[in-house]
Amino acid sequence: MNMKNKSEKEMTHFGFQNVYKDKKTSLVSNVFHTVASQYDLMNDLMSFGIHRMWKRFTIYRSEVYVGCIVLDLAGGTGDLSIQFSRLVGNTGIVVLADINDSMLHIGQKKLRDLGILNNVIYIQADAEALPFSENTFDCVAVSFGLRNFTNKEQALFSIHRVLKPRGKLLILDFGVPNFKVLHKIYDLYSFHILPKIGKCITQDINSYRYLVESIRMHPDQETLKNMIIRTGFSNVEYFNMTFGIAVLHCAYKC
Ligand SMILES: C[S@@+](CC[C@H](N)C(=O)[O-])C[C@H]1O[C@@H](n2cnc3c(N)ncnc32)[C@H](O)[C@@H]1O
Repeated sequence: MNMKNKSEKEMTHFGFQNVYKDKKTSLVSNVFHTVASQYDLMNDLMSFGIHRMWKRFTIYRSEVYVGCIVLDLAGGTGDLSIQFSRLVGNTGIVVLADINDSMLHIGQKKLRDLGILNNVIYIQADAEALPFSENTFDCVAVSFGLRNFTNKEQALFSIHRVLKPRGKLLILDFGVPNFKVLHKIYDLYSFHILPKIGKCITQDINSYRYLVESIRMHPDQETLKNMIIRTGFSNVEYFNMTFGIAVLHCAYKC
């Protein structure tokens, strides 16, 4: 292999920048350390609260019931874990896992303040090398996490390993919107207004620039569906929400 090919193989994208694969995880970590304390507020502001509806739909499709064991992967401040903890009840368990301890601490405090004490455990873990035995979870959900992973396929293989046979995968993330007319307004909002809102609230424009760019670099609905199939899942389907701005992919371990 010549040097050029070798270094191309070692590169990935961080937003619109090309970076070495072994640097991306720490760059993403820095983003979430920076935004953690204002993450929930910013989610509501940037999406006008609509992310709550997208997450509610994700929970609705989860088929999680009392006694289930659920992994909220890249769970951050725990929005999905709150809902899952209610569904699984006292006999089930929710594992809120995230690579970033700042996000995990905010999530843990939020859930404890809500009185959720008994059925959620918190684990710092990398989605690409999950520290759980195979066939552990009835459901694994990744909400707005996948596009931040360095190697998405590796993470999907890792999820496949820890899911029980017939266990359910849920991936909620941004998609490619199916409106043409509103595209310019969406671009204007994403690239010009949204980073400025980020700057006003957090004094940090770069993290929000990365978040917008990472959305544009994320695979479209069909490409992600094929990636999920390639990593061993079956019955893959997806649901566009808000004109495809957000997408929920659902699948099962065979
Ligand atoms: C946009 S936040 C989503 C948080 C939450 N799931 C939600 O929907 O609000 C993305 C999360 O992915 C986490 N993350 C990024 N790379 C990760 C990895 N390799 N493994 C686990 N978590 C990761 C970040 O630390 C961050 O908390």
